[in-house]
Amino acid sequence: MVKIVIDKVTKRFGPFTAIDAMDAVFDDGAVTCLLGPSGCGKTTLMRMIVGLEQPTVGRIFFGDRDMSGLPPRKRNVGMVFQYPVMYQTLSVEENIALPLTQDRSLSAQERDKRIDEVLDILDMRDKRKLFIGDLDAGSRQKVAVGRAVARRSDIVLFDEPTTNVEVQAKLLLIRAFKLVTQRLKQTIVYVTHDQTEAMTLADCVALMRDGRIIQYDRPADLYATPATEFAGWFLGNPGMNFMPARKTAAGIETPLTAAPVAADAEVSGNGTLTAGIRPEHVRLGATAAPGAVPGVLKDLSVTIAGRFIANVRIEGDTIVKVKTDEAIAARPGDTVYLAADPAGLSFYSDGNRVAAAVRQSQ
Ligand SMILES: Nc1ncnc2c1ncn2[C@@H]1O[C@H](COP(=O)(O)OP(=O)(O)OP(=O)(O)O)[C@@H](O)[C@H]1O
Repeated sequence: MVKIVIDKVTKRFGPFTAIDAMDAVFDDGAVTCLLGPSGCGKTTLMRMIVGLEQPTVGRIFFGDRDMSGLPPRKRNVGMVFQYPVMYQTLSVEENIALPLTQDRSLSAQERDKRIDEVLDILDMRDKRKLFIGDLDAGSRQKVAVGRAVARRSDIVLFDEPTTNVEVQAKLLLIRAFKLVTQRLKQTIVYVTHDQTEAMTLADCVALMRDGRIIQYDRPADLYATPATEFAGWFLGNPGMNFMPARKTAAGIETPLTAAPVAADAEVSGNGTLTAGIRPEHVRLGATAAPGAVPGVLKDLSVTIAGRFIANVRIEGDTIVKVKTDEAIAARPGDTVYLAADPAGLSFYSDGNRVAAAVRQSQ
């Protein structure tokens, strides 16, 4: 197992900077998901790790080995693409065996053992003799995963491997993928712009924006304490609510709290902040309750999981999205009441998190 070290790496294409002075360490034996909007540099970073592109500035290390200038074949990195090259006229086992046959140090017995092992983990023993052309897109991607991991390279990179797989097969593929990574303990870097996939698979998520990693955290921590407004907005469906807040002598005032709240850290300056809270940390009621603020229900919709999402207009024309499991006896246009769970309230200054709320001050 080796860790991947990105050491002050910049990648320019002509005048355009795709990766901007990036420093990062992707832990050995862990699954790191590169997550971010289209064009933020995920694929470019991946291509530099595998050696298909060279950094304009900086270096990439595998453990303490400097990879500068080394071509892909000297890096021993497995890779699974969106559209993997599969040989239609070869069987599942022959496709998985291909990279293994190039390794002359492997005996035929060892080769068979490795094929057995991945077919077993991928639950594909019964498909061993089938041709690739006989498989659906999800199963073909499973074979691609098997082929990449069977080499037992220290590092395996995945570039949006589930993009072309339909939803049901995607879930099975992700489950199979999790089993593979847990069993084989390779260092995995996985590119996706699907946050559910990243949250399900990753040990750590590297959230990218404009050629930089803006937060590197465990999925639950990234979701619970986004370090930037961007992270709060990007993660979650719907993302975090934001509204103006103000620091006063009594605490921090927000339109969502009846009284000022205390912050868990010293907030410098004296003035404007932004408060952020996730839709599931706001309680919606049809009647007034202590600590709740009034608003007007704009609309209420039911989501796939049977949860409700409400849009409520509160003071200052702020629209607050609320996620709730409970039905509410109110219609659009009615007055409703919102109560914020202080534990879910964070404060941002210039887009960066500066504190969280601790309690309602009296
Ligand atoms: N060979 C190239 N020449 C010029 N510009 C490039 C090249 N490769 C990538 N770029 C630019 O670099 C930026 C980052 O691209 P990249 O493909 O790494 O983003 P991404 O995060 O993987 O996006 P997506 O999710 O859409 O695949 C984009 O603006 C892209 O147009």
